[in-house]
Amino acid sequence: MPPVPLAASLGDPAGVGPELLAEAWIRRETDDLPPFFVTGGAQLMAAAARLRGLSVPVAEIFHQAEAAECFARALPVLAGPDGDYAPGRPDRAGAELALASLTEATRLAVDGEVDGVVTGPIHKARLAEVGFIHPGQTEFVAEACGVQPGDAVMMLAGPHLRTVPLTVHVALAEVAAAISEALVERKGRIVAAALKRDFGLDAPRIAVAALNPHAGEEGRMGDEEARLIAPAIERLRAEGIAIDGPFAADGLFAPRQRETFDVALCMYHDQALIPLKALDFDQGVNVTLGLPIIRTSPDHGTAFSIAGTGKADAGAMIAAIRMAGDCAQRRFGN
Ligand SMILES: NC(=O)C1=CN([C@@H]2O[C@H](COP(=O)(O)OP(=O)(O)OC[C@H]3O[C@@H](n4cnc5c(N)ncnc54)[C@H](O)[C@@H]3O)[C@@H](O)[C@H]2O)C=CC1
Ligand SMILES: NCC(=O)COP(=O)(O)O
Repeated sequence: MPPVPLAASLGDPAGVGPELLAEAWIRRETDDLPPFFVTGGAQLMAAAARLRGLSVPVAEIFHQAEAAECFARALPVLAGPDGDYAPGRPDRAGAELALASLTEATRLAVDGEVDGVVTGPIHKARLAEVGFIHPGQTEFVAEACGVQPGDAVMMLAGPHLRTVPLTVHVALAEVAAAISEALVERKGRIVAAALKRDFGLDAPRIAVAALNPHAGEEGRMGDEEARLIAPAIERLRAEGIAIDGPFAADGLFAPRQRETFDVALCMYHDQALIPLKALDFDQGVNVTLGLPIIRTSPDHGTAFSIAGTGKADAGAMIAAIRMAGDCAQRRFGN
């Protein structure tokens, strides 16, 4: 029985997603990638590969079961909606195609037809224009799985670091009010369980970043650390989770400190994503923890300004495909 492949969504077709999927297929052997297929956009994928100067035979398939068999000789693309390739020129039709591709890839994973889904980068504002009501793909996939949005946890992972933003797509001005003991506890538990189940860490070490400068400087610069974060950490420790903090965030990502934890639980989006992208931009993966399916994505966005120029690095897309395959192997044994 061939391995059940991964479904990959196009992302915004005017962005770098399609060409990076084509590049990933070219590097399938050198980078030891599990089989994957793209949901929709066969003509568009062929055009994206051509413009990047890649010789990629595209095989249109009509059922996901055909993908594993043809992956060695051609990039399988599931028959479905298609469009013109216009890199750097996002439009409504492209956003609709991105949404259709994401919806189909997610459905296949939810129905157990594939091991997991790798989502290409979407543009949130463009997608909102065609009726996408979610803050991001994380919440979209969570809803498709019947999981509460708060129980789908975004983790960014690269060779040097893993980080989890406790609050995600919220304005900075709203972050402090969004932090609660319950939120730290809920996400701490999901992270600990997911790192065991999908990443093979028996006792994952979690470091919690403080919200305020100098971890609040004993209450002189904010009290969220003492009032909310520390009590939640205590309760998680009492459950046997290896969690510590809150640590002043400015020192937490220094090389010596990084050796002391497996994942940093951060208070807000940029606290988690800036160190990850500074260290691991070209290999950074966005993985959703706490779902019944595997979902990964490159950590970067649509990069409209370099789409179609050949400048986009495929490392993060390749890392996302590999991570999805590795997680699937641990979880399902495929
Ligand atoms: N996985 C996803 O679906 C993600 C989607 N986004 C969305 O993407 C859109 C654009 O976001 P931006 O903040 O501009 O981030 P971006 O990641 O698209 O671009 C930031 C910078 O990184 C460069 N860059 C991005 N990917 C690259 C690659 N593979 N190789 C070389 N350089 C690369 C771009 O040229 C730009 O200079 C937004 O709508 C955002 O929400 C952002 C992050 C992840
Ligand atoms: N900054 C990460 C990001 O925007 C990705 O969000 P999502 O679409 O994976 O939820």
